[in-house]
Amino acid sequence: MLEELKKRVCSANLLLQKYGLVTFTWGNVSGIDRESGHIVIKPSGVEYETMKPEDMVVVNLRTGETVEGRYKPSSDTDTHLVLYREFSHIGGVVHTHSRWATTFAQSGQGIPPLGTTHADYFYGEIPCTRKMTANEIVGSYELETGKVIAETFRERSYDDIPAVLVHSHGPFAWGSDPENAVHNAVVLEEVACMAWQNLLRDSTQPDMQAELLDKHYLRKHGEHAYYGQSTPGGRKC
Ligand SMILES: O=C(CO)[C@@H](O)[C@@H](O)COP(=O)(O)O
Repeated sequence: MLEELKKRVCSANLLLQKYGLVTFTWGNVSGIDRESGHIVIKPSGVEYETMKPEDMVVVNLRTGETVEGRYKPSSDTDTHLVLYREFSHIGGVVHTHSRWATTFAQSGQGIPPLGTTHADYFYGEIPCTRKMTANEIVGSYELETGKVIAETFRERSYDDIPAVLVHSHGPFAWGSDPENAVHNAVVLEEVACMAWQNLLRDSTQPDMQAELLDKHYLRKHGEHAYYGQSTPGGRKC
């Protein structure tokens, strides 16, 4: 089932290697077929070099049960599932341990908007989640990770900022489909690398001008609601 989506998800996982976002198997991409209520995700621990579309695993969005696949689904499947349930119109999710974004995640700080590269994709700071409680960690860590990401976006638009840093863990990114999610994950890693160098040189460096952030983001994405708080350019909605 979902053979076409399996091909796209497999290709998207291989792009993680192509763009240098993963070491060993430290990353996973999924896609969703909302009509059937299933996601397709990378198998856990399978080497990218040997990965094939038929290795992808089909999981029921509502129950989390594997409905097709000879391998176990990614160990992060529960996090992907929560994001698809909470963010109703995303079509793809990526998780990696890409070096610079993970450096920010381990420091517990978000990635500030410092330039137009950032502004072309993310309408403001890419947030870092709060630390999870001991109970959340000891429980179903992956499920709780999804919940704490959703909590982090209660007052932000997941459309306008399609990525997050999970405290002490690493980045998740999403998009309209698996390919778009990988694109956002690649840009996330680029802006994380540049921002870390900027902040190393000057930890007090201010954010980029709101006008420039507005101009670049809105030119590319049009008017997006920015839920619940003033936008970087001061728009209320
Ligand atoms: O973060 C972790 C493990 O700590 C996982 O995301 C990473 O190893 C990838 O695991 P999977 O091969 O997708 O199960």
